[in-house]
Amino acid sequence: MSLPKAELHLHIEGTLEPELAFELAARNGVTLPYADTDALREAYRFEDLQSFLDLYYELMAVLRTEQDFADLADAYLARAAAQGVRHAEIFFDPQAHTKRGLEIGTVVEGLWRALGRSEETHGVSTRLIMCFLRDDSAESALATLRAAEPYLDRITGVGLDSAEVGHPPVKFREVYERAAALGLRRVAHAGEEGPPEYITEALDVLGVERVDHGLRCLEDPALVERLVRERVPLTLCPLSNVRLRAVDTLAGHPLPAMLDAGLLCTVNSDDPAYFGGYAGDNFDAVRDTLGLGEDRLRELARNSFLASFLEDDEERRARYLAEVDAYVFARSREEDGERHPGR
Ligand SMILES: Nc1ncnc2[nH]cnc12
Ligand SMILES: [Zn+2]
Repeated sequence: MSLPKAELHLHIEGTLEPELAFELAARNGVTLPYADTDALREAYRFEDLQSFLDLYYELMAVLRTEQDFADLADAYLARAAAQGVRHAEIFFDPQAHTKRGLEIGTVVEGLWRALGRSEETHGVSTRLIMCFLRDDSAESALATLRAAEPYLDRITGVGLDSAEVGHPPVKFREVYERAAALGLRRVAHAGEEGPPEYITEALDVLGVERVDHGLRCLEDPALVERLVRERVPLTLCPLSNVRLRAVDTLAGHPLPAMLDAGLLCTVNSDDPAYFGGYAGDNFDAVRDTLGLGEDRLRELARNSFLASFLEDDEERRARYLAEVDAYVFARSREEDGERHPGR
């Protein structure tokens, strides 16, 4: 769906399509333990978050040079633009690369080659958010923030991702305090597989401005009430939730109930190469399977811009919101593609 939207929950490493993985493997002399792209796609059957993370980290071995990261980001931005993404706030996992011997500068500068000219090449404005791996130590997160200091002109904020259960937000209190002191925005994954208490902790201890996923807030009515009252954005990822079995079926996804409750929901793709769809595909899925009408879809698109870190460019935010308001919904997907060539 080419409805203009911001993507706020997107791991750049999760956009590594099998074809690009094999291309980079060949370029870098890396052998993948899969015969071909079909065999690799066959491995995309996940039991839970951890079974996905195992493959996600394994495939990162093909990313070695600045150009690899630039190619990865360029490929994502082209796909995102084709699905109506006008602004993307992109996560990356520096520790997943530095523990393989890469310099953080290789990752940031490589991504920046694509992001720095994304408005001209793809018509997509961008921000970069550096995530700490919550199943690594707090010390490692602090060292990563220190290593990132020379690149902070390229980095808007910090996030928290990887295996959630057993790694509560409080573990990262100090590094989030430092990030705040450095002027960085703060978000964190919470309530994907972890309990609602992790969402509360992310808000109260880490001072996050958005909650990534936040699905399990529904188990705590007082927390839902608070999230509504404080207008805390949730970056939901419906296709991801199905693939990682956070919900049983897409038809049973609580997004409609969450919108009815007044939560500030956004729809995003998480790791689109692994979960069967980019941002527009997630919008298509919630329209087709959850029966969300045009008003709700427009609300989700508006929310994405309202929840984005565009405070330094309110003029642009207003322009994007006007694009949402002016959008005319196509009658069919085919027509949608035809009416917005290249978007
Ligand atoms: N959905 C997800 N949850 C936690 N960590 C992740 N890293 C990449 N995708 C993730
Ligand atoms: Zn995520």
